[in-house]
Amino acid sequence: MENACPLCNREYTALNQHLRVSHLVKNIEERGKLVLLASRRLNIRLEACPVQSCDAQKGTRLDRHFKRSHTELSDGAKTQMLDNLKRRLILGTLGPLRASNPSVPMVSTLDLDEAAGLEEEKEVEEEEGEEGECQVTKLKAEVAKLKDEVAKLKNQTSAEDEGSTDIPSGTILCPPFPDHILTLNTLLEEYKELQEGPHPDAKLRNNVQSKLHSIRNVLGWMSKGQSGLAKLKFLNDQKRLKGWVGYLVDCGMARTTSLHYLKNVRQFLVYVKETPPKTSCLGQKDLVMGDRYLKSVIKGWNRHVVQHQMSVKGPKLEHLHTNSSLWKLQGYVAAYLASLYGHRLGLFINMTDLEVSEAVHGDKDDYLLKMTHHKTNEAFGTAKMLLNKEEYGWLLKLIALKTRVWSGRRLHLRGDVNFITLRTAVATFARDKHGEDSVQRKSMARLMCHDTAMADKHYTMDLSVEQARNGRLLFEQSQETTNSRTRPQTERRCRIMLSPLKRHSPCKKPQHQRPRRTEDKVGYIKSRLVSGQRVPGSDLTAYRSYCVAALLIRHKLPKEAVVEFQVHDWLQRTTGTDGTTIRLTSSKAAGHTFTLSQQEDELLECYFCHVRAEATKRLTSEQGRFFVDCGGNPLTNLYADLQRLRKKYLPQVPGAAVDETPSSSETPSTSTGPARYVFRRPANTACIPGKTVGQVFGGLSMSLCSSAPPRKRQCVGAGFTAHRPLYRKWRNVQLLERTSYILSQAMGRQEATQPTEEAVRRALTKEGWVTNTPSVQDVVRGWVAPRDPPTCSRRLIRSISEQSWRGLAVRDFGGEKGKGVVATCPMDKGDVVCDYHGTLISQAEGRLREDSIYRFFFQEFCIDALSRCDCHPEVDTYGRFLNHSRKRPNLKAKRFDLTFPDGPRPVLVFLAMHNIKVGEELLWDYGVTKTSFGGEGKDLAWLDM
Ligand SMILES: C[S@@+](CC[C@H](N)C(=O)[O-])C[C@H]1O[C@@H](n2cnc3c(N)ncnc32)[C@H](O)[C@@H]1O
Repeated sequence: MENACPLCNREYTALNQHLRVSHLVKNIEERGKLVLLASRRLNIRLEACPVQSCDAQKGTRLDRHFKRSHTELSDGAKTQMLDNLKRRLILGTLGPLRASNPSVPMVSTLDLDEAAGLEEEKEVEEEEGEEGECQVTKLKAEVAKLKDEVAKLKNQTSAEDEGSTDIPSGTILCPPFPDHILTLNTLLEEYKELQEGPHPDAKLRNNVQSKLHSIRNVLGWMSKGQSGLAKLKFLNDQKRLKGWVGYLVDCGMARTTSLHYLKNVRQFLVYVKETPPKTSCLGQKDLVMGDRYLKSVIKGWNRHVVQHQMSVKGPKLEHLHTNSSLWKLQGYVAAYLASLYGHRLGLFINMTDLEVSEAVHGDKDDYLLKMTHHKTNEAFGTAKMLLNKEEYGWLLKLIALKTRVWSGRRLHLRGDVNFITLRTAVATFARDKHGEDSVQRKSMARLMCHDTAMADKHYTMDLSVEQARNGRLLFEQSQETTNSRTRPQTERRCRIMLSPLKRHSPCKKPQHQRPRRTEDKVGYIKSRLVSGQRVPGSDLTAYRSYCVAALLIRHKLPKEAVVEFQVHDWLQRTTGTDGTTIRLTSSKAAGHTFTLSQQEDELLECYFCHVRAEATKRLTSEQGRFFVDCGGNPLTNLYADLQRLRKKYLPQVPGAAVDETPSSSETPSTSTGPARYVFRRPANTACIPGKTVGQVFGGLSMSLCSSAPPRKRQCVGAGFTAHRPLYRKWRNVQLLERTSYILSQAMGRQEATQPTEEAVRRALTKEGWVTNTPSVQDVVRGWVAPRDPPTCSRRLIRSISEQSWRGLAVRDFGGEKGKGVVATCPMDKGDVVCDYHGTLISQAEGRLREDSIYRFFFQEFCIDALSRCDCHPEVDTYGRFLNHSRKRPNLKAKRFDLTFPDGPRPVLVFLAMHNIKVGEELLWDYGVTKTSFGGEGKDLAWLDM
């Protein structure tokens, strides 16, 4: 053994340290000799030949002499003899050292032991007489070999004492754990404490010992021949780690045990990574590769282990039905049957074995079960269920197992699904499929006893097998097109419970290898949105991108048409038998018509009510466009949107890609959406979690107004991976900064008055910016009148002046009602919705304009909105389109006296009376009744509605 400790025979790279720490050899000279003894690096060239019969004298280059002269000896024997010679010589120097009585006492007694050994040998020699020298040498070699083996065995025993008991036979031992390294010992001790927790029982202690054993093994393996072990750098050696995994395989260790080893080691590596000791020089990234490697090996081996378990446990499981598995089986069978017929829980509780065994066997190999004991109808007759052969078989098997293991009647359904939900689900599916008042629906309600008023009739009817079969058919039809998962899942579970082997089906691909389709992902996002759960921003964007892609690719709309798609067009869609038809009306997209399937309609409706509504909640510049970005601005760059979608959802066929131009090759294969993509985790895009762009810029310490955009190197340094996105963000922020800076320069000290265009232009020229410069108009528009007098509301004034009301769209209801206004984003009670905009005239003047139905009288004033106002000649203001409701108004008008730049004037503002949902029509009470309207007695019915 190379570098094996001469005292304990274990191998150490830092032997000197080991001798000092473990064997307390404090005498430096002694330690030096022991290290020399281990390394055998002693010059023996000039020594006499150790072969007794040889007459070669000292000084004859022993090495050459040995090579040339002693051909009778094998190479092994020669090495052994030279080793022994070295050993004898070194031990010979220990005697004089001991005799000198050193101030630091000696610890080792090797020289004394050796002397005693020689005595014994002499005696043996004397006894044996004249046996040949070679024989003696051979025996010596044998003795040394045996000693080595004993040391090895000792090593093994001590390791076993410390650690696991499950080392498989035939295991090749790992190099010993370097227990002289204090850091490693402390680390393991800490890890042990953590694993054991505050109150470890004997079993846990045993388990932890087992874990530590595998960790010690791997540490021994990894640290072999390395120096500076306290720095833990040796843990970063991937090659060795792989070697260790290979070693586990080579030494014939069972896969399950090896897997156990790997998991323990991986857990430990994660622990070291997260809480490295002080002396550690490992970086955070250093262990990642090793961890990944182990993870992949574990994943690969898991499959084998499952197969192994299948082969071993599968046959056993067939007969091994525990109490809990029976509870579950009964639960699943009952849930399955309930999802078929929607019967009440009580029916399943009271169902008896006799009823099952007495089921009527139909001519189509089905079985009609008649249940007598249930809540409502004991007096009237039995409830029915028609089961096919397999389903009936489950019940029989359940009875057979039940009698063996367990007897009881209660069911075991866990989680959210209960009988009420199942029953409701069945009833709802039936209603959706067959229609509210259809004959089928009523017949099903009878069968499932959904309406107790019908129950009496139903039970007295005493259905035949044929009638029950027809009934069941209706149930199954009602569930065909639904996306309910309840029944198939319970059905699957019933099968799984009855055939344990299927539970570990090896052909099933692991989760990470199964492709996730975009449809699944989008469906998932949709379900979360509809149920009001939180959805991350990136998912909202992906959802929008998917909708855009649906129109671009599936409906082959040109880009401009999608960009110009208006909320108004969406609200005006018509629904027919072949789907929902949308006609685009905006100038660039006029003439485009497309028809959406029901699913697509739902997809876009969900986008409109949730994604768009959320985005437009904050900003007001949506311009009535249907597709807006997450900031509420009209979506213009569809290419970027598709790029984003492409990034997130790779094409399923390698090499294929989504192009912004629709092409026939990208036509989707299903009718549910656009081309199929596989979901992929987004790459590290240009954003730093938890940091705003401003914070990042702060990190780059730049003066935004005057500085150039950050260079790519700086972006990367700040944590961004891509250059362009940061560049764009940077420029947007800079533009805002510049706008407000120029505004402040142009206004000077007169904050109360709007700066003139001339002043803004001067300030801009002074700065001399070449690119990313705000326009004069933008700067002027950025000015907001200060709050003086205090009744002024800056925002309100701005909204009225610019008519920039958010979340509103005009919809044509047709007929007498004509146009109206609907909410396109949710509004809260008290929100300002819009103003009644028009020409402010006096009450008297208003009365003269009798031909106008757009007059709003309040106090001494009247606002006439018959024609477009002078201040907004190009805008159809919302207020004038608001319709009337006396019974269900959701807006109320309120007068405000505001000070506009051109002077004070009263305005009428509509406030939300309660929370308003997306798509709801906005109505206010005109304050007139059927008889009072206009005093003309027109008898208008809608006035009282
Ligand atoms: C201020 S305008 C409202 C906008 C109008 N719907 C349009 O298309 O221009 C008032 C007129 O709308 C119609 N209107 C308002 N509320 C209505 C309602 N609930 N049902 C039917 N028509 C209504 C009446 O013709 C009324 O004279």
